Amino acid sequence: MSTGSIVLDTSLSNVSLGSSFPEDRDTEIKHEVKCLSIIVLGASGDLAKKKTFPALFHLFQQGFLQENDVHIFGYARTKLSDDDLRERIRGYLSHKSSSGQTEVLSRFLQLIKYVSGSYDSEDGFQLLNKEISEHEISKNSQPGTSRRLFYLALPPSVYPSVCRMIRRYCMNQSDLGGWTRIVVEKPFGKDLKSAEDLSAQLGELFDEQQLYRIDHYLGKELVQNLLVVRFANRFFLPLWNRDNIDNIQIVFREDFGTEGRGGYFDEYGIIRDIIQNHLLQVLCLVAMEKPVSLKPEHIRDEKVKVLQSVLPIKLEEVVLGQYEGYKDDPTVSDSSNTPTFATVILRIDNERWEGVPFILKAGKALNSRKAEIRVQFKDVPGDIFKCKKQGRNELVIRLQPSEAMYMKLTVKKPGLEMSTIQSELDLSYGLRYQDVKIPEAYERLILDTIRGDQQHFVRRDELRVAWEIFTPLLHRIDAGQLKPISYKPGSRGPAEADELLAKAGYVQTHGYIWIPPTLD
Ligand SMILES: NC(=O)C1=CN([C@@H]2O[C@H](COP(=O)(O)OP(=O)(O)OC[C@H]3O[C@@H](n4cnc5c(N)ncnc54)[C@H](OP(=O)(O)O)[C@@H]3O)[C@@H](O)[C@H]2O)C=CC1
Ligand SMILES: O=C1O[C@H](COP(=O)(O)O)[C@@H](O)[C@H](O)[C@H]1O
Repeated sequence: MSTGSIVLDTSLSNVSLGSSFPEDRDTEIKHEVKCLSIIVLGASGDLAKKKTFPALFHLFQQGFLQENDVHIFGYARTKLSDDDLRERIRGYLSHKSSSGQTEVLSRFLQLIKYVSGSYDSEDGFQLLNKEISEHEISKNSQPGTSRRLFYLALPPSVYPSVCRMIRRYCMNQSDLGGWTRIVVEKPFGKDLKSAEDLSAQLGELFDEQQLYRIDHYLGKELVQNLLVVRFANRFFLPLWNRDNIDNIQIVFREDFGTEGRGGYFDEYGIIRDIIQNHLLQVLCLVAMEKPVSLKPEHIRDEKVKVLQSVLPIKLEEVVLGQYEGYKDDPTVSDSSNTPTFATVILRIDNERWEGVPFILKAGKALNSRKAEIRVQFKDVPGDIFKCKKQGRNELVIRLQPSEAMYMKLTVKKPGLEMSTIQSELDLSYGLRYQDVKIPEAYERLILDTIRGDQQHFVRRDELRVAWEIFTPLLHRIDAGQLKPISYKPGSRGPAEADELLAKAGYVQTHGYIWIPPTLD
């Protein structure tokens, strides 16, 4: 139980909610007059219905997509009519049941058309191009001014052929400010070589400025907050280094298993699914040096540099797990060696971080669902209160659920005695920003794509270094040289992972649990 709580009243601070970043970032709502076509390839699939179309709907609701300019196309092999697709996705588009909102939903659905075709046939893409062009002409769009955003909600195996087809049949002219942009989903390859091959194939067809490699963790509110917290607060600047920080954990936990995605997951495993991309991207933002400016290339340059300083992973700093029952899924091989849990320690060999373990932990079918960053500080020297045993200072950034940042600290226990307790300074978003709806990651990233802001997308060289870090370990797992330890679904994962944490220097605060504050 939390034994005390101090709520950090940020209303007393000078934080300006409305302030936007400097001129090199376009954060204002800008109504562009050029015609915009958004094409969701793989529109019949899981991601499209659960994430892509809902994100587009939310952007429409908020006025970021204007009816006069925008048309949305679904493309896939499945034979569907426009209405079939609309009915498939309707249930995933959350809206309030007032008549106004229902009308907004129907207006949105009317923007959607469906084109059926294969991923490597001329006919399908010629037809798609014809539909898009007709829409552009109907909007009186001048050649060279219109915008085409292709969102590949597809298995990566078809990216090369789809990109070839787009390049050959669906490009628009761009001489008057129009553009063609391609959003590709992870996983971008399975190891260094396959990722490089994929990058080379896509790179022959499109410039880096046209390719948006999406990692939806980069669209999460508290991930986007990381650079602001680190570089706009005097508190943290002098503390953020090996002199003060003992260890950093970046944790992803899910309380459900592979749920119908066993076939996909078994080919990839938790390191490729979560750690090599989502958690490593978070690590970059936690560990990188201050960029020269907020220009996307300056930020991405710093991310690459910190990744290049990561030392080879030591096998004794890895624990793998597989939950009991994982192989009951008929799409998973009976002899599967795929980890559904992993703890991996990364070490960054630079002046700021030498000796500080970055503990990346991810698991499926665990006892809770959350993602967080836990920065644990070193013990206070000269412990006159004898309170070290109670716990160390920690800054916890809760990415989800219940977005929050809290600082665990030692305070005097209120009352007549002079004793100490663990408490927290707590910035819980639900309480502090009651009127703000935190946008979905995909919503934000699609908007960034429309605006041409690549800051929150993975650059080709970043991707290469990310694979360089994990490929040797992944090859050993694939070759069966490392075996996952079995763990019970609903548990914390293998006990060996907690032992590794302790060995790395993490000190757990016993008897303290942070409880997200609520309004009542
Ligand atoms: N689903 C999720 O939660 C997440 C998914 N992703 C990524 O997004 C992408 C899409 O994922 P998801 O929607 O789950 O995938 P699906 O398996 O649902 O595939 C999407 C569509 O692609 C077509 N398709 C499926 N398999 C093949 C194949 N072997 N060859 C050609 N076409 C195929 C199908 O359409 P049709 O047969 O009609 O052509 C299907 O509806 C993947 O790269 C995935 O890794 C990333 C994060 C989360
Ligand atoms: O990319 C993926 O992410 C989801 C978790 O996303 P979140 O935003 O809900 O944290 C994960 O379930 C899936 O396996 C993975 O492919």
